[in-house]
Amino acid sequence: MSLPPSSPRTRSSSSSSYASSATSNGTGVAISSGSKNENVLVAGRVRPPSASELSKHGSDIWETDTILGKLSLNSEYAVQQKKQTPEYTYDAVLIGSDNRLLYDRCVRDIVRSTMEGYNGTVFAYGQTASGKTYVS
Ligand SMILES: Nc1ncnc2c1ncn2[C@@H]1O[C@H](COP(=O)(O)OP(=O)(O)OP(=O)(O)O)[C@@H](O)[C@H]1O
Repeated sequence: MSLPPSSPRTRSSSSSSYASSATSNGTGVAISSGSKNENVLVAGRVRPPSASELSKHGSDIWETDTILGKLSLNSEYAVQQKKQTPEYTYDAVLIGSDNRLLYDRCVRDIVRSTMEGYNGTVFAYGQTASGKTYVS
Protein backbone atom coordinates (compact mmCIF):
# COMPACT_ATOMS: atom_id res chain seq x y z
CA MET A 1 0.00 0.00 0.00
CA SER A 2 1.41 3.39 -0.91
CA LEU A 3 1.41 6.20 1.61
CA PRO A 4 -0.16 9.58 0.92
CA PRO A 5 2.25 12.34 -0.13
CA SER A 6 3.77 14.34 2.69
CA SER A 7 2.23 17.59 1.46
CA PRO A 8 -1.24 17.95 -0.02
CA ARG A 9 -1.56 17.72 -3.79
CA THR A 10 -4.08 19.30 -6.07
CA ARG A 11 -6.06 16.90 -8.16
CA SER A 12 -6.69 18.20 -11.63
CA SER A 13 -8.79 15.53 -13.26
CA SER A 14 -11.29 14.65 -10.62
CA SER A 15 -13.33 16.36 -7.98
CA SER A 16 -11.08 17.75 -5.29
CA SER A 17 -13.03 20.79 -4.32
CA TYR A 18 -16.46 21.52 -3.16
CA ALA A 19 -18.12 24.84 -3.41
CA SER A 20 -21.60 25.95 -2.81
CA SER A 21 -23.82 28.83 -3.52
CA ALA A 22 -27.05 29.85 -1.95
CA THR A 23 -30.42 30.53 -3.32
CA SER A 24 -32.16 33.59 -1.96
CA ASN A 25 -35.09 33.98 0.44
CA GLY A 26 -33.67 31.52 2.92
CA THR A 27 -35.10 28.43 1.33
CA GLY A 28 -31.98 27.11 -0.25
CA VAL A 29 -28.60 25.93 0.79
CA ALA A 30 -26.13 24.91 -1.79
CA ILE A 31 -24.16 21.76 -1.95
CA SER A 32 -21.60 20.63 -4.43
CA SER A 33 -21.73 17.58 -6.60
CA GLY A 34 -18.97 15.14 -7.43
CA SER A 35 -18.50 14.98 -11.17
CA LYS A 36 -15.20 13.40 -12.14
CA ASN A 37 -14.09 16.06 -14.62
CA GLU A 38 -14.39 19.29 -12.66
CA ASN A 39 -12.40 20.81 -9.85
CA VAL A 40 -15.12 23.07 -8.56
CA LEU A 41 -18.74 22.05 -8.68
CA VAL A 42 -21.77 23.75 -7.24
CA ALA A 43 -25.08 22.36 -6.14
CA GLY A 44 -28.14 23.70 -4.36
CA ARG A 45 -30.38 22.09 -1.80
CA VAL A 46 -33.79 23.55 -1.15
CA ARG A 47 -34.96 22.76 2.35
CA PRO A 48 -38.62 22.03 3.03
CA PRO A 49 -40.59 25.19 3.82
CA SER A 50 -41.16 25.88 7.50
CA ALA A 51 -44.68 26.05 8.95
CA SER A 52 -44.55 29.83 8.98
CA GLU A 53 -43.35 29.97 5.36
CA LEU A 54 -46.15 27.62 4.36
CA SER A 55 -48.79 29.67 6.13
CA LYS A 56 -47.43 32.83 4.50
CA HIS A 57 -46.96 31.56 0.92
CA GLY A 58 -49.16 28.47 0.74
CA SER A 59 -46.50 26.34 -0.95
CA ASP A 60 -42.80 26.14 -1.56
CA ILE A 61 -41.63 29.26 -3.36
CA TRP A 62 -39.01 27.32 -5.31
CA GLU A 63 -39.53 25.07 -8.27
CA THR A 64 -36.85 22.44 -8.64
CA ASP A 65 -35.76 20.09 -11.34
CA THR A 66 -33.50 17.59 -9.62
CA ILE A 67 -32.80 15.71 -12.87
CA LEU A 68 -31.57 18.73 -14.83
CA GLY A 69 -30.25 20.57 -11.77
CA LYS A 70 -32.45 23.64 -12.17
CA LEU A 71 -33.99 26.03 -9.65
CA SER A 72 -36.42 28.85 -10.25
CA LEU A 73 -38.91 30.88 -8.29
CA ASN A 74 -42.48 29.65 -8.31
CA SER A 75 -44.12 31.82 -10.97
CA GLU A 76 -47.18 32.69 -8.84
CA TYR A 77 -44.94 33.82 -6.03
CA ALA A 78 -42.76 35.79 -8.42
CA VAL A 79 -45.76 37.67 -9.84
CA GLN A 80 -47.15 38.30 -6.37
CA GLN A 81 -43.79 39.63 -5.15
CA LYS A 82 -43.04 41.45 -8.41
CA LYS A 83 -39.84 39.46 -8.77
CA GLN A 84 -38.21 38.16 -11.90
CA THR A 85 -38.01 34.41 -12.45
CA PRO A 86 -34.52 33.59 -13.59
CA GLU A 87 -33.65 29.92 -13.75
CA TYR A 88 -30.47 28.83 -11.98
CA THR A 89 -28.60 25.77 -13.15
CA TYR A 90 -26.29 23.87 -10.82
CA ASP A 91 -24.23 20.73 -11.08
CA ALA A 92 -26.81 19.17 -8.80
CA VAL A 93 -30.04 20.21 -7.12
CA LEU A 94 -31.29 18.35 -4.08
CA ILE A 95 -34.49 18.64 -2.11
CA GLY A 96 -35.71 17.19 1.17
CA SER A 97 -33.91 16.14 4.30
CA ASP A 98 -31.79 13.16 3.28
CA ASN A 99 -28.29 14.03 4.40
CA ARG A 100 -26.94 10.62 3.44
CA LEU A 101 -27.94 11.20 -0.18
CA LEU A 102 -26.35 14.64 -0.01
CA TYR A 103 -23.16 13.18 1.44
CA ASP A 104 -23.00 10.37 -1.11
CA ARG A 105 -23.53 12.67 -4.07
CA CYS A 106 -21.57 15.69 -2.99
CA VAL A 107 -19.06 15.04 -0.27
CA ARG A 108 -17.85 11.45 -0.09
CA ASP A 109 -15.47 11.57 -3.06
CA ILE A 110 -13.82 14.69 -1.73
CA VAL A 111 -13.37 13.22 1.74
CA ARG A 112 -11.83 10.11 0.18
CA SER A 113 -9.50 12.22 -1.96
CA THR A 114 -8.24 14.09 1.06
CA MET A 115 -7.41 10.75 2.64
CA GLU A 116 -5.19 10.10 -0.37
CA GLY A 117 -3.40 13.41 0.22
CA TYR A 118 -5.27 15.66 -2.20
CA ASN A 119 -6.55 19.09 -1.30
CA GLY A 120 -10.29 19.27 -0.85
CA THR A 121 -12.78 21.79 0.47
CA VAL A 122 -16.42 21.37 1.30
CA PHE A 123 -18.48 24.32 2.39
CA ALA A 124 -22.09 25.33 2.65
CA TYR A 125 -23.12 28.87 1.85
CA GLY A 126 -26.49 30.43 2.41
CA GLN A 127 -28.42 32.98 4.36
CA THR A 128 -29.45 32.37 7.93
CA ALA A 129 -31.90 29.47 8.42
CA SER A 130 -31.31 28.14 4.91
CA GLY A 131 -30.18 24.76 6.27
CA LYS A 132 -26.39 24.84 6.32
CA THR A 133 -26.04 23.09 9.66
CA TYR A 134 -29.10 20.88 9.44
CA VAL A 135 -28.57 17.33 10.72
CA SER A 136 -31.29 14.71 10.67
N1 LIG B 1 -33.22 19.75 4.70
C1 LIG B 1 -33.96 20.08 5.77
N2 LIG B 1 -35.00 19.32 6.15
C2 LIG B 1 -35.75 19.64 7.22
N3 LIG B 1 -35.53 20.73 7.99
C3 LIG B 1 -34.50 21.51 7.66
C4 LIG B 1 -33.66 21.25 6.53
N4 LIG B 1 -32.72 22.20 6.45
C5 LIG B 1 -32.97 23.03 7.47
N5 LIG B 1 -34.03 22.62 8.21
C6 LIG B 1 -34.57 23.30 9.39
O1 LIG B 1 -34.53 24.71 9.14
C7 LIG B 1 -34.05 25.42 10.26
C8 LIG B 1 -32.80 26.21 9.90
O2 LIG B 1 -31.77 25.30 9.51
P1 LIG B 1 -30.24 25.51 9.93
O3 LIG B 1 -30.12 25.79 11.38
O4 LIG B 1 -29.47 24.34 9.40
O5 LIG B 1 -29.89 26.84 9.11
P2 LIG B 1 -28.47 27.56 8.97
O6 LIG B 1 -28.31 27.87 7.52
O7 LIG B 1 -27.39 26.76 9.59
O8 LIG B 1 -28.74 28.90 9.77
P3 LIG B 1 -27.68 29.91 10.47
O9 LIG B 1 -26.82 30.48 9.38
O10 LIG B 1 -28.57 30.94 11.10
O11 LIG B 1 -26.90 29.12 11.48
C9 LIG B 1 -33.81 24.39 11.36
O12 LIG B 1 -34.98 24.34 12.19
C10 LIG B 1 -33.65 23.09 10.60
O13 LIG B 1 -34.05 21.96 11.36
